[in-house]
Amino acid sequence: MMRSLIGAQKCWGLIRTRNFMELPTKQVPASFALFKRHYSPPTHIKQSAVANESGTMAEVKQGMMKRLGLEPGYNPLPKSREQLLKYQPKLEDLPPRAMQDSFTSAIIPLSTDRSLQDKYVTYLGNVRFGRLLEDMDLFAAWCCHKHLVLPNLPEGVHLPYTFVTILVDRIDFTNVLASGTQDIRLSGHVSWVGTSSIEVVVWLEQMVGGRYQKLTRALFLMAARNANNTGAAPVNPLQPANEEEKVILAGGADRKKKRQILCAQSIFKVEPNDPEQTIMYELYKRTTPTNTLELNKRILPPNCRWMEDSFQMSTIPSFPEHRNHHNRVFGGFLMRSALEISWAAAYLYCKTRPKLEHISDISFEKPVSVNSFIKMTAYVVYTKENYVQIMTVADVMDPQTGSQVTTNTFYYTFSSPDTVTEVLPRSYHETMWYIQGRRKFEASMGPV
Ligand SMILES: CCCCCCCCCCCCCCCC(=O)SCCNC(=O)CCNC(=O)[C@H](O)C(C)(C)COP(=O)(O)OP(=O)(O)OC[C@H]1O[C@@H](n2cnc3c(N)ncnc32)[C@H](O)[C@@H]1OP(=O)(O)O
Repeated sequence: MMRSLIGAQKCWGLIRTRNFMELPTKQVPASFALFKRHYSPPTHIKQSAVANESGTMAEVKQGMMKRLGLEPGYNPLPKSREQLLKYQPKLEDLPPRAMQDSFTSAIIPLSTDRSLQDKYVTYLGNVRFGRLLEDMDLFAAWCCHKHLVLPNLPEGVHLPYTFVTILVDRIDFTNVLASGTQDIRLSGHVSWVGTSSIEVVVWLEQMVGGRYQKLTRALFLMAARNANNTGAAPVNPLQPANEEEKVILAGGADRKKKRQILCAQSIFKVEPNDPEQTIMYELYKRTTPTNTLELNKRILPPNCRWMEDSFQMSTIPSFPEHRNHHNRVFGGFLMRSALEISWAAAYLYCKTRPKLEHISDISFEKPVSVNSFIKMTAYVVYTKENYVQIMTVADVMDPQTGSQVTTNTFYYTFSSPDTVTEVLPRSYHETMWYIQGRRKFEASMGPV
C-alpha cells in the first residue's frame, strides 16, 4: 500500500511520510506518546512564554558564557575552574523547581540577519538541519542553566557546574519544509531530573504565514558535572505543578529504563532473534549461486547493490570553533557532521535529493578532544521501498599511532521520491549491520 501511494505521488509535496505526529497514540510507547501529544508546551507553561524569552541564540551563548565565567578567545589550556569546586552544593541544599522555571525560548533571526542566513541555508533555500542540531544541543544546556538555582552561591561567583550531553532520543520531522531565510524559534524546558542527569524537551518552530509551525521535537538527556568536569554534580529536584506535569515527570523514569533496554538489546551485544535469523538465511540464499558450491562465491541479484560499495567517508579535523569550555568537541558539531555526510551518502546512493525523516537515539559515551581527527563513515545498511537507513560511525584517530576509537554511532532515515536500489550484505559482519539498520528503521517508522 505504501509503495502504490509513493508511485502515485512522486512529488515531494504529496509524499506522506509516517512520523510521530501521525502515528496513533497506541503505537508509540506511553511515555513518548505523551510528548507526542504535548509537543507544544503544557498550557500553563506556554502562557508564561513571553516573560521567559531569552533573545537570540547568540545571546543565549553569551548568557551561558557569562554565568560560567568564560571569556571569548581561544586558549589551548582552558582557564582552571578548580577554585569553583568548593561552591558545589549538596543535593539537600537545592530547592525544588517547577517545569515552568526552566521554560524558555530563543530565536535564530534568519529573516533579518543576512550573514547568519549564509550559515543556515541550503542550495535550494531550505534550512540546514545539521545547524539546528547544534543549536538544539546548546539550547538544551541553557534550559539546564535555567533549572539550576543555588541559594548558597555567593554573589559574583560563577556557576560551579558544567553540562554535557549524554544522549539525544529519536528525533522526527514534520512535513513543514523549513526555510533558511525565516526566523526559527527554539523552546524547551526540563521534563525530568535524576540526581545529576536532566532530561530536556526542545521544540523547533518556524514562522510560516504569520504563525509558528512545528518543525521537530527532541529529548536531550544532559549530565550535570562539577566545575572542572571530573565528577557528577547534583541538580535541583523537579516538583510537578499540576497533574499534567506529574505524568510527564513519572514518564521520565520510564524513558530512562527504556533507553537502557534499547542499549542492552543492540545487535553488537546480543545475537539476532528468530525472525532475524530467518531474514539472514534468506539473504544467504538470495546471494549464493545455485550452480556451484565454491566457497565465498556470491551473486548480486538484479536492482541490488553490495553494502561494501555503498558508503562515504570523510576525515574531519576539529577546530576550537567547535569546543566547549573544556576544549572538548560539542555534541551538536558531531551530530551536524554525521548528518551532513549521511545526507551525502543517501543522495549519492539514491541519485535524487533525499529528505531526512528520523534521527535515531544518539549517545555520547566518550568525550572528543578538540584537536582530534574525526573519521566519519556513512554506510547504507538497509533499504525499504523509498527509504534508506544510514549508519554513520564516528572514529577518533590518533595521528601518531594511526589507532582509532569509535566514539559515536548515528542512525539516520532518509526518504527518496523513488523506490531505491536494494542494499545487500555480503559478509556476516555486514549482515549484522543490516539487521541493526533494519531494527533502527522499524523502530523509527513505528509498527506497520
Ligand atoms: C571559552 C570557550 C567558549 C566556547 C563556547 C562555550 C559555550 C558555553 C556553553 C557550553 C554548553 C555546552 C552544551 C553542549 C554540551 C555538549 O555537547 S558536551 C559534548 C558531548 N558529550 C560528551 O562529550 C559526553 C561524553 N560522555 C561522558 O563524558 C560520560 O559518559 C558522562 C556523560 C559524563 C557519564 O559518565 P559516567 O561515568 O557514566 O557518569 P556517572 O557519574 O556514572 O553518571 C552520571 C549520570 O548520568 C547518567 N547516565 C550516564 N550514562 C547514561 C546513559 N547512557 N543513559 C542514561 N543515563 C546515563 C547516570 O545514570 C547518572 O545519572 P543520575 O543518577 O546522577 O541522575
